[in-house]
Amino acid sequence: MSLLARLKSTSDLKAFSRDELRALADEMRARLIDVCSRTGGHIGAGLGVVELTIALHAVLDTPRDQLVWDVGHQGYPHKLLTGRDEGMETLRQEEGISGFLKRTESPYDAFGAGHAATSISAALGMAVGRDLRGEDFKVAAVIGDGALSCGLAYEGLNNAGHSERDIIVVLNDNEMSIAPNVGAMHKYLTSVQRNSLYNRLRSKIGEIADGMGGKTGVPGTLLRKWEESVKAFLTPGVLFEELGFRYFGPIDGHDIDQLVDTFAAVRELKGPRLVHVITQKGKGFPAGESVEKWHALPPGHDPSTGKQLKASTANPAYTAVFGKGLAELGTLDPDVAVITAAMPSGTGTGAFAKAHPKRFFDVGIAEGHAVTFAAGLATRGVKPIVAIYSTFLQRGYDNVVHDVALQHLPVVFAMDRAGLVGEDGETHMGLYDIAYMLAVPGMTVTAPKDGTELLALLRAGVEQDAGPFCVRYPRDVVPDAVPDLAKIEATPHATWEVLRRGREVAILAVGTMVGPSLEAAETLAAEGLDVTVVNCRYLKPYDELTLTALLADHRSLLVVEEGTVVNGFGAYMASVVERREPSVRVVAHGVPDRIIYAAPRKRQLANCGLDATGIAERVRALHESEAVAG
Ligand SMILES: Cc1ncc(C[n+]2csc(CCOP(=O)(O)OP(=O)(O)O)c2C)c(N)n1
Ligand SMILES: CC(=O)[C@@H](O)[C@H](O)COP(=O)(O)O
Ligand SMILES: [Mg+2]
Repeated sequence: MSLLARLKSTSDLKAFSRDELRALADEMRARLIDVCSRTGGHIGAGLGVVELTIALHAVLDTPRDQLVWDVGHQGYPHKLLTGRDEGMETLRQEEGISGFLKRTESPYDAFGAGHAATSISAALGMAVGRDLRGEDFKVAAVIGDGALSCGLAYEGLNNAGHSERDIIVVLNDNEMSIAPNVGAMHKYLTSVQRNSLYNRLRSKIGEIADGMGGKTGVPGTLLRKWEESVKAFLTPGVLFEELGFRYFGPIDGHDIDQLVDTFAAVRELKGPRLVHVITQKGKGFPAGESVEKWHALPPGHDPSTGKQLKASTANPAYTAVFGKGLAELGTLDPDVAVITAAMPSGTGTGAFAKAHPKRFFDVGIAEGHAVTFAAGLATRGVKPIVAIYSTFLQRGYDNVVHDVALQHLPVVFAMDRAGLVGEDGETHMGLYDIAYMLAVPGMTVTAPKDGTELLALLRAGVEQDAGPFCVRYPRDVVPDAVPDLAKIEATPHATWEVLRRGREVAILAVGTMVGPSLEAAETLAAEGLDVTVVNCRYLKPYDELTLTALLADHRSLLVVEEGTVVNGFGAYMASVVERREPSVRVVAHGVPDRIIYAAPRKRQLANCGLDATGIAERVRALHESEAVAG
C-alpha cells in the first residue's frame, strides 16, 4: 500500500518515521507530475513545497491549527495530504477540485485565495479572533518571496510584528515569482542566503562547540550568543527581528529533519515568529527545476519535458498579438514605456522587454505601485502602458482614480484576461473592469472585436494625451490574421462600427461579443428577424452620432458584454438612452450577478448566454415581448 493511501488524516503523519516522510515526499512528487500532465495546472510551486507541506502537517495539529497558504497555487501537496488525492484527477475542471484553496472545499483550507500576499493579514485576523474568543490553537501563514514584493505583505508584517500575538509566518524563498523575482527585498534575501561567510562561520562555530563538548555549559552559551550576533548581521533575521518577529533560518526546505525539528521547536514558542525556508521551485520536475515555464503547464503535456502533446492549430492569443504589437510600438515611438506587475510572460511583454530593456519595468507583485509609478512617468512626458490582468488591476483601483484620473494623466491600461478566464476560476475572473473603469471620470474605455482592432486601439491610446485610456481583451485567441502594427491606424476616437443593418432590434456588442452577435444575427435573419449589429469599440466616450441614428429607427437595444451585468455598459447605455429617447428599450445582457467558477471558457460563455445561441435567444425574447407590448 502506498504511503499516501495509508494516510487517513494528517495526524497519522506524526507516527511516520523520518524515512517514511522522505519516501512520502518522493511518492507525492511522482503523483503530482503524473496527475498534472493530464489536468495541467500550477505544478512548479507545489513541487517546491512537498517537504515543507509534509513537515507543517506533521508538526501542526491541522485542521484545528490554522494553516494559511498565500495565493494557494502551491496547495496541491496540501490537497494530497488532506483527503483529495483521488479528486486530483478533476483538478481545475468544472465542479472538480479547485486549482487554489477554498474554505468550501475542505476544512483544511483555512482561507481561500488566488491573489497574492493576503496570507499574513488573514492569519493575523485568525490569531486575534482566537484570542478574543479565548480559544487555543496555532496559526501559520506560508508566504512566497515573490509575494514579499507586494505592499500588502508588509502591512501584515507591520501589524503582526509588534502585536505579540501567537503567529507563525513561513517565508518560502525560492528566488522566483512567476518570473525570477525582482526588487530590493529579493536582493537582500538572496545576498544573505548566499553569504558564504555566514555559512563558513556557522560550521566553524559548530566545530568549536563540539570540541568544547557541545553548546551547553558556559563556553557553549557564549558561543551560542556569538552565533546569534553573527547571524543578526549576516542573515535577514535583522530585518524581521526589527519588525518584531523572532527569526529562524534560513533552513533547507527539502530537508525533512531540519524542517520538522525547527517547526516542532517554533510551534512551542509564543509571539510573532518567522521561519525562513529555502526551496527549489519545480523540484523534481524531470525537465529541470526553477524554470518559469513550469510555474503552470497546460493539460495534456509530456511529464518528462513539459511540452504540449498536441500542437495547437489555433490562431495566436490576444496576449501574443498584443506583445508583438507592443514591441513594434516601442520601436516606432521612443517615449513608450511598459510596466508589468510580476507578469512579464503572462502579459506578453517579453518581446518589448528584450527590444527596449531601458523602457521596461517589472515592479513585482505591486499593482497599486505599478499604476502610480506609471502616473509619475506620465507627468514627465513618458507614455506608460500598464500591461496587467483585469483581476489584478482591482488591487490598483484607488491609484487609477486618485493618481491617474484626477490628474488627467495619459496612462494606458492594457487589461488582459478581461472576461471569463476558464480554469483559474472565480479568483481570477476579469468581470468587473467595465463597471469599475466606466465609473472613473475622464477614463476612455475600449474593447476590440479582434487582434487588428486591439492594436488599433492601442495606437489610439498612445497617440492621445487627454487622459487615461484602457483597452480590455480576453484570455482567448484572436479571430483574425493581424498585420504588423505599422500598417494599422489608430481607431478614430469615440466611434462605433455598424456591421449589419436591420430593424427594430439593435445589438450593441462589446469586444468579444461582436463575433457571436453577428453569428446570432445570421441565425435570426434565417428566421425572418433582421437585426442590427454594432461594434461598440468605444464604451466611453460612446459614439453620439451612431447612437442617435440607432435611436431613430429601432425600438430596442440589446447590449451584450462579457462582464458583470451590474453597472456595466448595458446599465450605462440604459441611463443614457433613458435621458435621450425614453421610448427605446435597453436591455443589458452580460455575466449574471453570481460567482462564476472554474470551467472551460467556452462553457462559461455558454452558461452565461454569451454565445451565438444565447444571444439569439435573448433577441427573440426581446422581440416577442415588444410584439406583445404592441
Ligand atoms: C495580486 C496578484 N498579482 C499577481 C498574481 C500572479 N501570480 C501568481 S503566483 C505569482 C508568483 C508568486 O511568487 P511567490 O509568492 O514567490 O510564490 P512561488 O510561485 O514562487 O511559490 C504571481 C505573480 C497574483 N496571484 N496575485
Ligand atoms: C496563480 C496565478 O495567479 C497565475 O499563475 C495565474 O494562474 C496565471 O493565469 P494565466 O494562466 O491566465 O496566465
Ligand atoms: Mg517564490
